[in-house]
Amino acid sequence: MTAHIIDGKAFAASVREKVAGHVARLKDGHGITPGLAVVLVGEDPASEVYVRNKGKQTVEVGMASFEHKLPAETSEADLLALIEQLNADPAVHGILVQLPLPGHLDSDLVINSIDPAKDVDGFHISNVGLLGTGQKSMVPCTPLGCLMMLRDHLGSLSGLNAVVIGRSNIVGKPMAQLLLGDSCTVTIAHSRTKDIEEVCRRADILVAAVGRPEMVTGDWIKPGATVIDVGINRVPAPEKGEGKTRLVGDVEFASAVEVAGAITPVPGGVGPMTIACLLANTVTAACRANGLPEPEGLTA
Ligand SMILES: Nc1nc2c(c(=O)[nH]1)N[C@@H](CN(C=O)c1ccc(C(=O)N[C@@H](CCC(=O)O)C(=O)O)cc1)CN2
Repeated sequence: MTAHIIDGKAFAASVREKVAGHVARLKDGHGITPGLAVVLVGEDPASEVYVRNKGKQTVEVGMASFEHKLPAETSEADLLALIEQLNADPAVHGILVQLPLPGHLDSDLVINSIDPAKDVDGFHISNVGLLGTGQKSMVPCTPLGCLMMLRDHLGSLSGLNAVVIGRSNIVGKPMAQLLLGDSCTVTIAHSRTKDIEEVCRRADILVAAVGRPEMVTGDWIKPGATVIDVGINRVPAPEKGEGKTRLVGDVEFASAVEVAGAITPVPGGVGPMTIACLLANTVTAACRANGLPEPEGLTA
C-alpha cells in the first residue's frame, strides 16, 4: 500500500484563499491594507526565487508588498538602519530578512532588531521565548505549515510519537515546540543521535529537516507513519542534461512512499506552505497591531 501524498501546493492555495478573505475584510471594514516588507541582501539564486514568489503571492492576496534588495556588501549598520525604518513604518505590518545572510552580517543581531510584533518569521528571541513557554507568539512559517498539514491529515496529534530530525532555529526547534503543544511525545534527533534509524522507526510522525539530500530511506520509517519532508536540496540531474539539477528532500521519496501512510513531496509539499503561512502571519500581525480579533484558522 503506497502512502497518501499530502498535497502542500493545494493546501497552500486554500490557506491563501483564507488569507485573501481576511485581507478583504480588513480593507473593507477597517481601511487597513496589511503590508509585508521583505529584505534580501546579496544575490543568492534560491533566495531570489523565494523572495520573488513571496512578493508575487503577497500582492495576489491583496496585501502591500515592499521589497528591499541590497548588495551583498551592505554594511550591518546600513541593514539595521533599514530595519529601524521599517519598524517605524505604519504601512508595514510584517518584516522579514531573507536567510541566509552574507557571512559578514550577524543574523541573530539583525533578526533581533526587528520589532517582535512585525517579526512574521517568528525568529526574534521574544517570539522564540513566547513559543517555548506556550504563550501567544509569531510562529515560524515552515513549522506552522507542517503543523497545519499534520492536523488536517491526522486530526488530533495527542499522544502520538513524533520525531523531528534537525535542530535548527528556523525549523527543528520550533517544530518540536509546536508538536509538544499538540501533546505529542517529541524526540529531536540530530547528528549526534545514537542509532537514529531506530529512533525514527518509533515515530508516528517523522519530520525531516536536516538539510541532507535523501538521507531518510524507507527502512527508517514506521509502516503507516506520516512523513513531513522539509528538505529543499538541489542535486545534479544528468538525465536532464549537462549541468542540470533537480530538487529533492531529506527523504528518499521512492523508498519512503512504499512504507509511510502519508508523505509530503518535494517540490509541492512544505515549500508552498512556508509562503502561505508567511502571508497568514502578516494578516495576524496586522490584526494584532490594530487590536482586532485574530484570523480564524491561520494561527497555531
Ligand atoms: N527569512 C527566512 N528565510 C528563509 C526561510 C524563512 O522561512 N524565512 N525559509 C527557507 C526558504 N524559503 C523561504 O524563504 C522557502 C523555501 C522553499 C519554498 C518553495 O516554495 N519551494 C518549492 C520549490 C521552489 C523551487 O523551485 O525552488 C517547493 O518546495 O515546492 C518557499 C520558501 C530559507 N530561508
